[in-house]
Amino acid sequence: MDTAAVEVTDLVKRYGGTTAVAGLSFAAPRGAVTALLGPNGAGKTSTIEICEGFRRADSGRVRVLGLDPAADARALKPRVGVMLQAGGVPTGARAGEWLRLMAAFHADPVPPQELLERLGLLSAARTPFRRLSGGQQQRLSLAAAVIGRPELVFLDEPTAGLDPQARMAAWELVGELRDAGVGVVLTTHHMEEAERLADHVVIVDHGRVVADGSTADLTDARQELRFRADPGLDTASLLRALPGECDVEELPGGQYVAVSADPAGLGPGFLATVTTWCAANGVLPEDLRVQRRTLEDVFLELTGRDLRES
Ligand SMILES: Nc1ncnc2c1ncn2[C@@H]1O[C@H](COP(=O)(O)OP(=O)(O)OP(=O)(O)O)[C@@H](O)[C@H]1O
Repeated sequence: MDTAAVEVTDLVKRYGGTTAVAGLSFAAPRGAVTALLGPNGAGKTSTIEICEGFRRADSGRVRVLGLDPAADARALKPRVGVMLQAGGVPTGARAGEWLRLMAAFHADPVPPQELLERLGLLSAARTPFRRLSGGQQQRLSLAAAVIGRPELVFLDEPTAGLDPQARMAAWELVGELRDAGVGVVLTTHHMEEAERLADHVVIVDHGRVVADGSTADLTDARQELRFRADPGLDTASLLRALPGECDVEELPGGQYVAVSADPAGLGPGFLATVTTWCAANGVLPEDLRVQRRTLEDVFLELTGRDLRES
């Protein structure tokens, strides 16, 4: 039982001339939330659909609960919950009926009524799928993915298009699944969602993994000082002014980041040195702040692009 919930090694998927997944590897532990985070078109859906057994890989190895999702699809079906981006529910099916049907396929399902209530769908229980709002459709697909108490759930963009209240309800449900020992693999391009939900984040760009670890590992759990000014400041001069072992970097768009290797180093003295240097050099530092790095910052540093704009 020590195997990972999902193990993907050197996965490649091509569509004609487009290489959607270009040698991607990661492992998702059991009983934890793993987020595949990346911009639109990064290859997240292709990867997750191969893990779900819906698409064939061109090359590479995929193991889901130790099994091959293509060859062992029948054995995996009762053990794995799947929420597709496109819903996967017949358009005429009523929400409540659909969940009762899904429940009938499983030995010990979550009562449909309980899920309808949890996900705010009680009033829509008799509504056909095609007449549900986009957010209600999303929530119904989420309910269908978890109704069989699976060991592992795949959620493709689970909160895309949800309003803040429904998003919180979905996040709570995912947290409870994890607490109950269920492995969750989800895709998202919301770094806030990955930061809030995931124990383990795999950042994907152009079909490859560019970073992989816990949020704390990836953000280094360390503080940094950031400000905006004209591009081309003399960062070497600022670095010389700073105490101890430090680093100063200019990022695209006139963003500057200063960090100290000393965990206690980014205190009031550090901040005062930066503002004194700015004053002496006629620089007005805009949006000056001391913060922990976010996943957004990590993505920008690794790819030179903004996750929201890519
Ligand atoms: N069936 C298909 N036929 C042709 N190209 C495809 C197909 N599915 C995906 N692609 C292309 O493969 C690349 C990766 O797409 P994929 O959907 O896997 O990425 P993604 O990270 O999930 O993006 P999104 O968040 O937009 O779903 C994109 O360039 C996409 O246009």
